[in-house]
Amino acid sequence: MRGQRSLLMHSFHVDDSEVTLNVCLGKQFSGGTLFFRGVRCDEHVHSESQPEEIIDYSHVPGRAVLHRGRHRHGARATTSGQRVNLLLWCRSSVFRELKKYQKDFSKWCGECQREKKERQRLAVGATKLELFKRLHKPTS
Ligand SMILES: O=C(O)CCC(=O)C(=O)O
Ligand SMILES: [Fe+2]
Repeated sequence: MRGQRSLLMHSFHVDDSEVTLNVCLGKQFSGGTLFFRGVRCDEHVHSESQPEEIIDYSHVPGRAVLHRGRHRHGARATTSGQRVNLLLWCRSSVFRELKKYQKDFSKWCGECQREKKERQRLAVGATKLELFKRLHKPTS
């Protein structure tokens, strides 16, 4: 049971928080690396990570990491010693109420941003092609 719980604790997830503070209290340990794989909205929570979103961080006793709750993350298994962390999941009821009316997540979701850029790239390509065709249209 303990094994199952710790497996769940460390698996890849987003937090039910706006921001999370993860403080490494120690003690002596190896392993337990935190890994981050991009910020995602509900719709894109299972989408692939882009290379620039791949961040691994070896936590240091006495230091804290502050990250968005929607930043997908996990912690690798502790391979030796004892790893003790203090987690604060900070929620904002005002933000959650406003989020219900928000349709555009593209500003903070990495996948929404990627899709938006791709749409823009295709639109620019189509416009260039159209201009090219017009310029090179045989005159009759
Ligand atoms: O073990 C850790 O440092 C991360 C734990 C975590 O992300 C969580 O409990 O939400
Ligand atoms: Fe977490």
